[in-house]
Amino acid sequence: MQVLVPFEATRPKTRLDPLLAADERAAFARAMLRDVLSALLETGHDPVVVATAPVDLGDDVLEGVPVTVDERPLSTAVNSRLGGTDPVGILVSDLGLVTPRAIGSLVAAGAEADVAVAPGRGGGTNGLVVSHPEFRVDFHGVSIRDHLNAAESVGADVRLVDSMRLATDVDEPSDLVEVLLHGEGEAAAWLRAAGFELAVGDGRVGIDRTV
Ligand SMILES: Nc1nc2c(ncn2[C@@H]2O[C@H](COP(=O)(O)OP(=O)(O)OP(=O)(O)O)[C@@H](O)[C@H]2O)c(=O)[nH]1
Ligand SMILES: C[C@H](OP(=O)(O)O)C(=O)O
Repeated sequence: MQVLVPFEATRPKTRLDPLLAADERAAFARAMLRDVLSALLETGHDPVVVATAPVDLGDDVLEGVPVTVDERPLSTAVNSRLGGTDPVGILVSDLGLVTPRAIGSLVAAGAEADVAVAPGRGGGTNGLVVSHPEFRVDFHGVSIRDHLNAAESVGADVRLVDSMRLATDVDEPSDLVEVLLHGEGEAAAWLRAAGFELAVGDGRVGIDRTV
């Protein structure tokens, strides 16, 4: 199955600004993208990066992953690639905890319903598998609610995917704690190499930067 991976390549992860400089945000966003693409390849699916600008994925196993540049807004770019006869997956690129097993739960749900949806924390949508020809995405804001309404409006049945790893997209500095705790890929390694570590106290675990 083709899986679209949208990627904001121009000014990624601006909500991490207090913690990461612009070049660091770009490097970290790329590390998360590489984790998502590696996990998709490991599950045997066909990722296509839909980016706002050209992206250098590196010269390893990811070298062959197609990158198509589409400067239109996120939902417009994705929707222009829906409506065909085959199921299409969509997976956001900022899943710092992603694993092949987590992706498998989304794909399995997509085999059981017209639309499978992986909610993100805070009301977002982090993954979909769309088999209904009339369903269209509507990202940003409380998109999980918008997507459930959109499915109902076209008569598509829905399967929600309950996955910590798919629900954890990295938007805010506090999300980095989850990557350090549960991440298994390049994104977690990037944070550690950049000097980030857990700050363990009486309350919830925080994050510190040693360098
Ligand atoms: N192709 C495309 N992808 C986008 C666009 N905006 C966001 N994305 C991607 O969609 C997913 C979720 O978007 P955000 O969490 O808002 O990512 P972001 O824009 O880098 O983060 P912020 O700057 O903090 O809003 C990520 O995979 C982004 O890379 C866009 O306009 N076009
Ligand atoms: C993709 C988008 O991400 P957000 O802009 O909410 O972080 C969404 O979840 O609808």
